[in-house]
Amino acid sequence: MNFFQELQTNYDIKDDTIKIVEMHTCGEPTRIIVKGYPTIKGTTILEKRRYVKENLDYLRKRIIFEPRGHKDQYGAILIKNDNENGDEIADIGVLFMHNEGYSTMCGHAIIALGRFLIDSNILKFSNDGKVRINIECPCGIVPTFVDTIRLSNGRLQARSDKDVKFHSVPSFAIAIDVSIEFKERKIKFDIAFGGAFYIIISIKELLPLLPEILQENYHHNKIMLENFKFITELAGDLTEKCRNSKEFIQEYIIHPDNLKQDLNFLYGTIITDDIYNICIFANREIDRSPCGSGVSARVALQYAKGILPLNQTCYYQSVIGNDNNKFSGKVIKSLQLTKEIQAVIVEVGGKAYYTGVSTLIIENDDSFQEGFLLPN
Ligand SMILES: O=C(O)[C@H]1NCC[C@@H]1O
Repeated sequence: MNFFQELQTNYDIKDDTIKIVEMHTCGEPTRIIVKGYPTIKGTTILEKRRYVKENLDYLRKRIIFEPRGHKDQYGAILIKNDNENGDEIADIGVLFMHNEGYSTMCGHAIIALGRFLIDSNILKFSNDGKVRINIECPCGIVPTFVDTIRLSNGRLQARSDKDVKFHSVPSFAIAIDVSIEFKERKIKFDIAFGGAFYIIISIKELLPLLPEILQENYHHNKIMLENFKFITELAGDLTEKCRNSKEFIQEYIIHPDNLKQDLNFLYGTIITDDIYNICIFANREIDRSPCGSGVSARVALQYAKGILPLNQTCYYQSVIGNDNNKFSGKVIKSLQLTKEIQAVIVEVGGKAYYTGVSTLIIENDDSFQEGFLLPN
């Protein structure tokens, strides 16, 4: 019996247990919730996202916060989806959650879900080989491509040795070379959208803000991971400063689609050098993966700057920084989103692995039912 079959067997301890398949994508966790959510009301995915925010946030806290989770935990809630979005029909929908709330896009979770949705047999596919799954995310439909094989018992299995790939929603540069005062210095960065809004800043802009002793450890503006705590802290401070500026948000963090105003928030900051894409998002959560939506945003930005041509693949690493920790990214299509905005579709690829199956228990007399987070 494999663990998906085990999931069907009854090992409930209490009614409000939550069942989870645990995966990681380049080290970044995704808790895929397979049982424990009541019906999520709403017609559109953005309505459903609002519904969980307003009515079911206690569940996010149980799943993400300590003692059942941790500050850097991440979750995906699958939702049956029969809505049409433009011309395309979604096979399934997903809401993403983290230590601060609900994001609008998450590439690392999509890569994990690609495998999971094949292996779990939740969706039925008649073909094998490359299977396309249309996953509806709050930012739009994300076509996801999984290499599969058909087993002798007829079941479809995702190939763990092949990258899962997805096509981003239209991604674009918002502003290049924005200059602000930060910790008594002028710094410059770019802003881009890849399903969520990011500040994208080169490590060389942050170097002068590091203690002198740490500056000596940097060579050629490359990120040295021994000191990542300092740079991630700076990234968190920068996000916070910009989020707190009404003018900044009103000027830069506006999606052109009026129906997508729920997307208008600054999700995080990405620190870059040639290969690193270090993303600090939500409440100073540190992405262990190179960040799929961040790669979409960065690739769109590089294309807008004329650094990256159509169809050229780049590879990005995360804070963990080893060779098995890469996402690929390439522009596969350029499109005019509005009169002013030239956008691109970015193909992002990476691998995800299973790490476990969990049953979370919430006892009646546990005063930590909704968990806690230690302050930053
Ligand atoms: O891969 C991504 O897009 C995500 N990883 C954590 C933060 C982002 O949502």
